[in-house]
Amino acid sequence: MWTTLTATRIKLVTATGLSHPRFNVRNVRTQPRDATPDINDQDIPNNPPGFGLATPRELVQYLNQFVIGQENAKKVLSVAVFNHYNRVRANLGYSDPNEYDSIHESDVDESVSIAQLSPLRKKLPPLSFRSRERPVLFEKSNVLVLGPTGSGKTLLARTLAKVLDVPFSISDATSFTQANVGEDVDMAIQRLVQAANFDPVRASTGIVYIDEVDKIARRSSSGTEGSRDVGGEGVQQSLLRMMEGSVVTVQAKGGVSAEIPPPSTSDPHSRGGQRATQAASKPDVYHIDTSNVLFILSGAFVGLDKIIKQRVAKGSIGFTANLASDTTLPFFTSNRKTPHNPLDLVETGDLVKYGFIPEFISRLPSITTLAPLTIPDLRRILTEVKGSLVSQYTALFGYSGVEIRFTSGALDEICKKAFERGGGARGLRGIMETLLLDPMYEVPGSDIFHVLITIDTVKGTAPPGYWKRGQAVKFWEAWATEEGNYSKGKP
Ligand SMILES: Nc1ncnc2c1ncn2[C@@H]1O[C@H](COP(=O)(O)OP(=O)(O)OP(=O)(O)O)[C@@H](O)[C@H]1O
Repeated sequence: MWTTLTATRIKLVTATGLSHPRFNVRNVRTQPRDATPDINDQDIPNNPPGFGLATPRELVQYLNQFVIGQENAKKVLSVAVFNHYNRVRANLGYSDPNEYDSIHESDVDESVSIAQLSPLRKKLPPLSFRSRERPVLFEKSNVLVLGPTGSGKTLLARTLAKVLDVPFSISDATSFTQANVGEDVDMAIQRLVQAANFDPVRASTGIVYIDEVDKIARRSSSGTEGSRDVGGEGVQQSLLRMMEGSVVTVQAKGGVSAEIPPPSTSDPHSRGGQRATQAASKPDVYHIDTSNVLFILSGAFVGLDKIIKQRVAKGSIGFTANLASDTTLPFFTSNRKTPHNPLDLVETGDLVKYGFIPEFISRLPSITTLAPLTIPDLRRILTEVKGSLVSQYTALFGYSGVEIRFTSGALDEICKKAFERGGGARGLRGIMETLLLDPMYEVPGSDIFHVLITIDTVKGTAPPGYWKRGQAVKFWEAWATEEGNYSKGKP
């Protein structure tokens, strides 16, 4: 039986050992704000035999294909995700140690739930596989990601969810309110259930990403007593309960049958939502136990750097330095080529000072920061990552049978513009759209076969170059001339 079972599993496991097309969640992304890079199954690295869950190192290697820089964040998130899903596996394995043996080939069909064939469980036996002993309980390790807008926070979380093939939902903390205005924090779980295609078991092991969490900081906290921002604190209280693990009731879309009783919250190993699927195929509501949901919270935390600098200045030189000028702080004036990112030095006390209640911060033991993107980073994002903007637009023109090329100068100029505008890599798409509006309007249905975007096109001082069929040589000559001039002009 073991041989049959192993053969079945091998058939089901894709190259990662983490997912199978049957459980593909590609079609259930919620709130896509930016195009997610196209991640194909063949892009996913092979796991060493006998190891089901990709190692943190493999996860980082995978992220490297899509995310430029942010090395520390990649490491922290990969380790957090790896530990989290090991914890989930241990918890789920404990609750029914015999279930692992009870999967038969006949179980392998579209209706088998992820609880039985979870990619997180099927290659590695649950930790308590042969034992009914209660395994060591791992504490939940949710993650806080700090970093400027457009630096890759969402991209990192979304790419990890994709490679793990777990449901992923994005919510904005600014929309959460304690009162009846705006959304309830439970909406984050509602979205996760949607992302799991209304499979509550899948949803209960998904990833919830909450952006702009800095906006729920108590605004009047920095030293001013007496005027507390109760709304922000209330949202923090609600979120912390959810992050720690509670049962959230969410509405099912088009549900018809009776409400299913919630699972026991006292059992940390209970599988949120599973009873709902067993008891009725279309319940009106789902009860999702969030104990096994990974929460990744993020925000730009504007102003936090000042709090950190103030603390460091006090600690290092014994008094509060004048923060009007960073140069008064010896710590921040080393000769390193890469400037210090003060956010790298964040401590929980700084976040409390910023306006978070200590109980909230203590539910986020993993903290990582993303650095602002540099012009070379933007250049790599524009051209090198899988599904880069340049490759997307090249393919788009290719569909009309047209070749488009960007000179090196043009690409550098685009990145310079994006950098000057701020907004990280997010600005690149806007610049490309404006730049390519004319060609995208002119080319379809015309006799144009080649388009050249030069540095002057990006600067707005010259139109794009157009060539017709049979003029490929002229097109390449123009490209080569500009490349030559540009490289000569470079220092
Ligand atoms: N480091 C990066 N590597 C590759 N692409 C990136 C990187 N950072 C940002 N991008 C691209 O920029 C766009 C915005 O990125 P993302 O949504 O991850 O930003 P963010 O840090 O979450 O910003 P915000 O705080 O505003 O939500 C995406 O299209 C993403 O592909």
